[in-house]
Amino acid sequence: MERITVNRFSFRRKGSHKKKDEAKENAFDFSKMTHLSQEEAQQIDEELFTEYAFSVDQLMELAGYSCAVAIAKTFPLEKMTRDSGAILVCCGPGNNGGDGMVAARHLKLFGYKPSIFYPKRPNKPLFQSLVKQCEGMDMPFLSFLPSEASLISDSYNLVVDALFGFSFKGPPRSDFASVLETLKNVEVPIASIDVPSGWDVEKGCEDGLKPELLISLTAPKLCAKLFNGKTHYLGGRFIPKSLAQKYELNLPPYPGTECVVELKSNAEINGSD
Ligand SMILES: NC(=O)C1=CN([C@@H]2O[C@H](COP(=O)(O)OP(=O)(O)OC[C@H]3O[C@@H](n4cnc5c(N)ncnc54)[C@H](O)[C@@H]3O)[C@@H](O)[C@H]2O)[C@H](O)CC1
Ligand SMILES: [K+]
Repeated sequence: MERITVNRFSFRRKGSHKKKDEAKENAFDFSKMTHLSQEEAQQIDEELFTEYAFSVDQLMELAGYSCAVAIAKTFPLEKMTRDSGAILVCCGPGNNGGDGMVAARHLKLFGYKPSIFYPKRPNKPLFQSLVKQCEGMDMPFLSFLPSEASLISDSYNLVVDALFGFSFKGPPRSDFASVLETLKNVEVPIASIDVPSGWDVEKGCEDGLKPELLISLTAPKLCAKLFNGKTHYLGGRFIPKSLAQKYELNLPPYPGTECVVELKSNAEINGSD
């Protein structure tokens, strides 16, 4: 820490913290960053709930909040042209969908205008409460997703993809296959939470969604090596040091008190940019 001494008193020089964080980030070797397999992601998740006694809603709040922050940094409200910041948040049946509703709630507080598509709702108090919170904050829930992608592109500035995360397996089953097909054709940017939905968590999907923003939670999954969108953030700043050490997580430091850190693009990492 850079210090200056005046008489007997020592002060931290203004801005030295920031410089130190930037230096640490710049020193990070992104080519050696951890990418988790599906099993590792699920094990870490499980350990957080058992060994560390976190509750799902605690981590979901932090995960969803970091997604909202990454979205707001990447797609500033003042640059949105359609219907004063209208965005569509598509939520799936698992915890990824829960992250989506938390993100929608924070985005609403940031001044955006989220609408939510949530076709398959688990019968659990956590998800029922999330729905109630969003309804109570005047966020409309769509009863169906327009099958014409152009209707979505005309009405919203951005689609938040919170359909599936690290537990997605196999080809999308019928009810979600058509949703993913529609989203593939939208012309506005897509921001994917944790994993681009429909992608194999490890192998990706060549003809799948092509999000412009990916927010990896805890650590990027193996499929993130194939992400070619413009912006990649890491969020979900809740991993205890001992757990990070156990799984040998090699991740860039979060700057200061930030809840997200921007990651280098694969093109930059591989030197093709
Ligand atoms: N530790 C963390 O990083 C945390 C991350 N969080 C978020 O939680 C998701 C993972 O949540 P999980 O409930 O385990 O699974 P998903 O949301 O990915 O989806 C499960 C859901 O999907 C159905 N499903 C699976 N495969 C298919 C398919 N081929 N077709 C149709 N449906 C499918 C399955 O039946 C389930 O209903 C993680 O990615 C983060 O976003 C937590 O919020 C906090 C901790
Ligand atoms: K997703």
